[in-house]
Amino acid sequence: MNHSATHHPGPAGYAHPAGTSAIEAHGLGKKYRRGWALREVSFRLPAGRVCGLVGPNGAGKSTLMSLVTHMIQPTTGALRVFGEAPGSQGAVRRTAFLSQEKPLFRRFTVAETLRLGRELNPRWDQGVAEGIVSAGQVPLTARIGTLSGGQRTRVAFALAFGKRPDLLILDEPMSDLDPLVRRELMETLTAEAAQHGTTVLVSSHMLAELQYICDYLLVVANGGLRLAGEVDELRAAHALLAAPDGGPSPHLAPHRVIESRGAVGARGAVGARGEEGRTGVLVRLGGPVEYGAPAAPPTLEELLLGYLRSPDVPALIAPSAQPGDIHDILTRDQPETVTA
Ligand SMILES: Nc1ncnc2c1ncn2[C@@H]1O[C@H](COP(=O)(O)OP(=O)(O)OP(=O)(O)O)[C@@H](O)[C@H]1O
Repeated sequence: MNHSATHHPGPAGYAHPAGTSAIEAHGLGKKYRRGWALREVSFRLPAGRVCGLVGPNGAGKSTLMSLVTHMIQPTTGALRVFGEAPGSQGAVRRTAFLSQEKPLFRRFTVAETLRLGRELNPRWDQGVAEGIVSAGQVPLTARIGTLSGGQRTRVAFALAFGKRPDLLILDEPMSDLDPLVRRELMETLTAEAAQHGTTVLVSSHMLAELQYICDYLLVVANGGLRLAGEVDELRAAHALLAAPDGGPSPHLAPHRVIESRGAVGARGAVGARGEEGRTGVLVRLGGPVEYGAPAAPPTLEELLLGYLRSPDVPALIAPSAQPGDIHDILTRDQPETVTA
């Protein structure tokens, strides 16, 4: 997976013009009767990135995706998809959404489902859609209602990819897939995204797998954005400071402690590297640090776990994820009403 800081070019070398935003949010908020599901969220997702959307249950991930796909309207703030309002013809035409429910007509056959996709989408790619279905040996003549949950997910994937969207939004797409199918569809996703410059926003609780597909990251907690930016720039802004068991605490100044515990990471302190049995402190760097024992950049999984366990740390929005001026966003909408 390419983790270039400036582009996300795939094997075909696709690169968007510098500065193109797939999504831009400014002061975005959504209030339901029970309260705010999302509050004061501002970020930009550069075009062509595969972005993981991570957060605890109820953090606001689905709400954000529903706002981008215009299934709900924001209470506050402004949101743009490729510079256009969500729900505008341009934004809808360029976006595909695979929701958790994956609604499909149960009485349609797989072939009929794909035909419907073709009829509804001018950019439809039958080869891609059929390839995804046939790779799972799902018969084209089978009715959707007779398929297993995982097979239905595969058909829903085929519909989403066949649409050839510029922005593909996937809400926890992997939960009912077996590990091999997950891997295969993830490879399809990254290859398609790289070849066509597709921007992908994928929510998932499967942290270890996200690091194989994502080069960009949005972390939400309690309705607020905690972390946004390139995976590489976010990792480089942190360090995992390890100390031998019972040994002296690592020197923390001038850094900000994100999480301090006996075990940082999935399998113990820096366990992902097989160095178990050490205490660890995840810090946001406030000054230079020399990597090499006892400091190392965290893996994506370690970074995510640290932020998920510490939802109240101040947000870090990396430079590449900072949105443009709110006035630029709004004046694009109402050029005639601007007087000065
Ligand atoms: N239609 C709704 N009406 C009222 N409250 C809602 C509605 N949809 C979501 N919420 C609330 O908004 C908050 C955010 O929910 P959301 O579904 O966006 O979270 P999520 O991050 O997608 O969670 P999960 O990981 O569990 O899917 C939650 O407190 C939820 O109860």
